[in-house]
Order: sequence, then C-alpha cells, then structure tokens
Amino acid sequence: MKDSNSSTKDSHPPNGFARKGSSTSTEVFDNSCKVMLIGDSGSGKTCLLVRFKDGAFLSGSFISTVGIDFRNKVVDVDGTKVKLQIWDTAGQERFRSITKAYYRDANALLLLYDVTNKTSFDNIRAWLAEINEYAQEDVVIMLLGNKADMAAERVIRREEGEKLAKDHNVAFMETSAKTGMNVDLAFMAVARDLKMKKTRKPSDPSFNVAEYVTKEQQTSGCCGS
Ligand SMILES: Nc1nc2c(ncn2[C@@H]2O[C@H](COP(=O)(O)OP(=O)(O)OP(=O)(O)O)[C@@H](O)[C@H]2O)c(=O)[nH]1
Ligand SMILES: [Mg+2]
Repeated sequence: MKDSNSSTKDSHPPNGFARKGSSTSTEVFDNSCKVMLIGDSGSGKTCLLVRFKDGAFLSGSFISTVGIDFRNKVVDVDGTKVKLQIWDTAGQERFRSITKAYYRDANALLLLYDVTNKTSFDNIRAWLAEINEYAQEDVVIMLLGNKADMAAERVIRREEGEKLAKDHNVAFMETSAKTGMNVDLAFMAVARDLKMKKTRKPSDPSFNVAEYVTKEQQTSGCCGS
C-alpha cells in the first residue's frame, strides 16, 4: 500500500530503476546511463561535453583528449532525474584500442563529424562499422554534424548528414559547441530515450528519438555570416 506521507521508504520497481520515496513530486533515480562521445579527432567532442556540462566554449588552442575522460550530469526528464555518465573518448587512431573496450557498456553514442572537415564525415561509415561490431544491439545512436556556426568554412551540407543518418537509421542533428545550438537537445534526447526504454509499459506508445529531435531541433540558431 502506498504511504503518501512517508518520505523515507525506498521502492524498487521491476524496471530496474531504484526509486527513492520522496515527499516532493521529483523522483530520484540512481540508475546512470552511459553516453559515449565518438568521432574523429578535432570534431568537437570535448567542446560539446564542456558546453553541455558547464555552458562554456573552449576556444583557442586545441587540446586533444588522451585516452578517455568522463563527466556526470543529472538531468530532468519530465520530473524524473536521469544521471548521464558521459565518456569523452580520444578520436586519435592511436587510442582506438582503449576506446573500443568501452563500447559494450554504452547505452547511447553521440557520433560526431565536423561540417568543415570532409574526412571526418567520410569516416562516419567506418565509425558505424565499429559500433556494429562492438556496441550493444539496442544502443541509441545520434549522428551530430558539429561546428554548424562555421558557415564560411562548411564543406558538408546539412542534407548530406541527414541522408547518411537516414541510410543508417540513426537520429541526426547539426550542433555547435560554440553557440550552444542543439547541444542540450542532443543530450536530453538520449536521456529521454533511455528513460523511456527503462520505464515504458508494453501498452505505452513507443518513443522514436529520430522523430523527437527532428521535431525539437533549431535549424537557424547559429550565427551564419
Ligand atoms: N567554431 C567552432 N569550433 C569548435 C566547435 N567545437 C569544437 N571546436 C574547435 O575545434 C577544436 C577541436 O575541439 P575538441 O572538442 O577538442 O575536439 P575533440 O573531438 O575532442 O578531439 P580529440 O580529443 O582529439 O578526439 C578546438 O579548437 C575547438 O575550439 C564548434 O562547434 N564551433
Ligand atoms: Mg577531445
């Protein structure tokens, strides 16, 4: 029986989330979702994470990530707290054997290319092949065309990113760690998808992350020029 006055009891629903009873309407989930950032070196993985976590942009000299780094952020999805454990991997080839070992634990992958760098876009197919080989089958994948603020240097059109994502049946957005465009949305969409997967009852409508971001994203939030 539910005791609405109790604020101390913990309950453990069958969905795997441990729900701490609370007198507030906010449910606290101690489940953490692992989100991994992957893509070529220089595509902006670390900057995207810093923008999401601290709301800042790391301009100036580029400090390439060594190995792997992680940061946590708790987000609110419709009153539910979801803890994202975000793994920032090194894009450089020489660290690939280290980062491969983390794929199987990832619940979601944000796969980045740089819209001003054709090689980083061409390499997406190889990244997707690596994902197929090492990641869980039900991993949430989102393709992100980053540096969308760099209009003059752009070499990959938005439509090309959209087509590649469609061909591989993954969600897609363009982002900018510099302006913040779509950065929160990218992380919030995966948090929402992961929360839905864990809490959805068979009778609930299914959640499609690709449709969700298509509906929610900003397409003109960058500075252009
Ligand atoms: N204009 C612009 N510059 C960006 C953006 N994101 C990253 N950069 C710049 O791109 C360079 C590389 O960014 P990082 O985030 O360090 O790249 P990374 O993917 O983490 O690279 P590795 O750690 O080597 O894998 C830095 O000089 C950033 O300032 C963006 O959205 N817009
Ligand atoms: Mg980095």
